[in-house]
Amino acid sequence: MDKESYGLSDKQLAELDTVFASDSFSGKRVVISGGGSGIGKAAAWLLARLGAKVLICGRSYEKLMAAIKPMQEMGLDVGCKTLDIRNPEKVQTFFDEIMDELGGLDVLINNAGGQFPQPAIDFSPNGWRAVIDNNLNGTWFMMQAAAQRWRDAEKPGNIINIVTVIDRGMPDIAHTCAARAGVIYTSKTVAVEWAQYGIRVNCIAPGIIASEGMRVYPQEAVDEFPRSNPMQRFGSSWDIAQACAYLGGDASQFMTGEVMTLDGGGRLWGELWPYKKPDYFKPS
Ligand SMILES: CCCCCCCCCCC/C=C/C(=O)SCCNC(=O)CCNC(=O)[C@H](O)C(C)(C)COP(=O)(O)OP(=O)(O)OC[C@H]1O[C@@H](n2cnc3c(N)ncnc32)[C@H](O)[C@@H]1OP(=O)(O)O
Ligand SMILES: NC(=O)C1=CN([C@@H]2O[C@H](COP(=O)(O)OP(=O)(O)OC[C@H]3O[C@@H](n4cnc5c(N)ncnc54)[C@H](OP(=O)(O)O)[C@@H]3O)[C@@H](O)[C@H]2O)C=CC1
Repeated sequence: MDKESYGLSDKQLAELDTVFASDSFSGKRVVISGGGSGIGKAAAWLLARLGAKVLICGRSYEKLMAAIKPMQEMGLDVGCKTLDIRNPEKVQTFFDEIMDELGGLDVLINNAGGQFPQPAIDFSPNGWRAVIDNNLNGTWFMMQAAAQRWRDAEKPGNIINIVTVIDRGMPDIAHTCAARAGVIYTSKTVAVEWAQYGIRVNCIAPGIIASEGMRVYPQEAVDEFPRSNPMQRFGSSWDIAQACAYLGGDASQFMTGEVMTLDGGGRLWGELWPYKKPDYFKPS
């Protein structure tokens, strides 16, 4: 299938079934980084459909506006703001503004991120830095800024960090494996430190998801990806959105410091080198 067609349409996002009660997020205020596309957009649709007031952020204003328009036309309570999560000063200003505008915050979904595929031996210092900065530093700036405000206001909070499946590493994305390991172990640590403030912190590790994000990989690689799990298929952004609804809601209230993996069993199965394998993979 052509990778350009990956991702759910607004019509699908407006109509897909969910197991959650239609008012289960009523009164909750949710911020989703990278909500202008893919997994973040699916989570915005789902949580807004469940009654949340949602604010999405990302670097491209046009992308954010295009994402929220159909949601607003459906009467959903969704807004947007531009933000580069790598800029700690801008992140602080963003939280000052949204706390005012939303009247507080209940759930932060740190979904913004990504990487480029390259053999690690060829990473430039700047390429390495860009991926660490985007995925580890950016996510941390967001987590800390939210937690400081929850602590100061003596309000509970809930953080969900979207990472990736890193249990056995993954060839060609070593930089993101390093960054996501940092996010996972920071999350486990602050889940303990911040429990006293009523703040929960969990991660979701998606396997191969048929989102717009797949467009950064070569078509030949994308064709191979379904062979990386025993279900032999992609997951959907909706699967991850529903995991966000579980972790963002009261059903998971005793859960913190965990990583919820949705990868079709990929981490338990087979080899993980999906594309341009070394010669030793060739049958002798
Ligand atoms: C070949 C296929 C192998 C398959 C490997 C397995 C993959 C399985 C993956 C499945 C799991 C994960 C899936 C997903 O995450 S899907 C979501 C994907 N979406 C994205 O990744 C989008 C976000 N990505 C980005 O915005 C950028 O890539 C990034 C943030 C990482 C860089 O942004 P920035 O704006 O800072 O980048 P610059 O252009 O300023 O460049 C900074 C340095 O990085 C170097 N660079 C950038 N792109 C590449 C590239 N494609 N190849 C090599 N190097 C690259 C760039 O040259 C700069 O360094 P220099 O100054 O030294 O040149
Ligand atoms: N699809 C998959 O198979 C998997 C995805 N993931 C992760 O899930 C998350 C969502 O991915 P997906 O929806 O598939 O891909 P997308 O590329 O569609 O989503 C990434 C989003 O992050 C935003 N973003 C990137 N960098 C920044 C930044 N510095 N500041 C603010 N926003 C930023 C992008 O918007 P903009 O460019 O406008 O800023 C974009 O909307 C990512 O972290 C991804 O790595 C993990 C495992 C598997």
